[in-house]
Amino acid sequence: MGEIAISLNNVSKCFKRYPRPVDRLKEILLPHQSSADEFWALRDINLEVPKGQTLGIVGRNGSGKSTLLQILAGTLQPTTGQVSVNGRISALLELGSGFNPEFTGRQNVFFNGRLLGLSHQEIAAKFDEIAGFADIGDFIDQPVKTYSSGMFVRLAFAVAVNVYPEVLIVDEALAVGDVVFQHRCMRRMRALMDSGVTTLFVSHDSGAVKTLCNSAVMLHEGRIYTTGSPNAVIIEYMKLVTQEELGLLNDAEQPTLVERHDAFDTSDRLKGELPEFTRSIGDRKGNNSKKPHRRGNRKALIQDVKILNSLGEYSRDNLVFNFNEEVTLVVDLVVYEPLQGCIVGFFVCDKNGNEIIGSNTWEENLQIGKLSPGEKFTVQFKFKLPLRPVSYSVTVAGSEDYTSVTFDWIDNALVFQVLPPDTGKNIHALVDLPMSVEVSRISNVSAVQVQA
Ligand SMILES: Nc1ncnc2c1ncn2[C@@H]1O[C@H](COP(=O)(O)OP(=O)(O)OP(=O)(O)O)[C@@H](O)[C@H]1O
Repeated sequence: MGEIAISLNNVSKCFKRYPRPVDRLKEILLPHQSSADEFWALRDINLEVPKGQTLGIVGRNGSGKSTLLQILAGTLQPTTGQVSVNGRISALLELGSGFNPEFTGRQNVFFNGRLLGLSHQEIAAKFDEIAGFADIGDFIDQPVKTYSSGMFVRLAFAVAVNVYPEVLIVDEALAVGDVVFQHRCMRRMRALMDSGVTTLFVSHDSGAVKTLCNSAVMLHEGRIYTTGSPNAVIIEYMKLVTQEELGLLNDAEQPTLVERHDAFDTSDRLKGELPEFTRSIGDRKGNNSKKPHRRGNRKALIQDVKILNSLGEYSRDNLVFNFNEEVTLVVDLVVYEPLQGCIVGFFVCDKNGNEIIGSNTWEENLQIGKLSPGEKFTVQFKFKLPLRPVSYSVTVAGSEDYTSVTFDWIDNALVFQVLPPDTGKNIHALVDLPMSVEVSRISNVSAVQVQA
């Protein structure tokens, strides 16, 4: 492992919670009669982020993400443990934190830049770039208290990413602002990451975590729940979210759900972990060793998933397709509880978990309708694979409708490989769509020379 930029050693943070605001005052006057409760927002966090890496932090509301970032940014002190950050930190935490509402945008840029350790000349040299990035027009010379929340975040982000940070800490800020600005932020963050800035990125947007981060950590109730590749961590996160929604995490506290299920189904289907999805997902070279992950409320289950080639053949041990081959994804399902409706869908994902192709029966205007226990049905999706020649995984899922919990969701149900095009064309992007190209030569060399 290379040089470590951020290291946390047994970091814990305890907040005091007072029943009433006046109790906080009472404690100051009568320190021995405190009525505060202790609340541990973080417990024993051990983490090392190598220089130049981007770490994504995910977790449910209240899991301790912001507390962790504030400790790293130095705006909160840990109760116990050691924090070490190697390099100049630029933190984009709460909206406009670090801004003085009475100052203009311009004054705040200088104020913030100085706080971040830049000289007046360095900020002046960067000012036009910052103002251009924020793109808030004449508002740059208005007090920031008159700004909309979108303007606030534009300026805050512009400062944070343009002050040569060595460590960048970003909390959800990209969620604010218009689409154009979000794209600009993403591009800038990528450029910073490419230039070797160590980044910590908190987000509820699993796509952004998968796209931007080298690794991820999931916090749960103040502790590290899991760490690993962004995709693996997001899968665990989604699994936990679903389990919590179903109340399966703590059956003892959810007797009605368990009793209700046991009342009409005694099979193993509803007990403990979902059954392993046993479809082979390995190719002969053993490249496809990704384990399937499964979650859902089990009202219906996916029984089998296959991909047929353009000839309608299925080879479970050799899922290799030609570039742009038309394939058929076949999903077999069985219903266990009455369903008022049913949507079945899929994603084809790259190795980072980015969704490249995907659709579902609803979006394709196919109404499955009501289903009864015991019914079995098959959904087939036919589509082409104009994809870069690498390996892909398939996620399949079904739910009663868009708002309900999925009844079954299987990540990595299958893994397949796409071959390079026969034509020898290099595929430079993720997808290669049909296109036509035209070149119009406006003038020839001699005409240009004559004009010159
Ligand atoms: N100053 C404080 N005093 C008391 N409790 C606090 C304080 N700050 C945070 N907490 C509590 O610590 C826990 C973790 O909060 P934190 O804001 O770090 O969570 P989070 O994961 O960032 O949540 P979210 O996704 O909602 O932003 C929460 O239960 C929160 O109520």
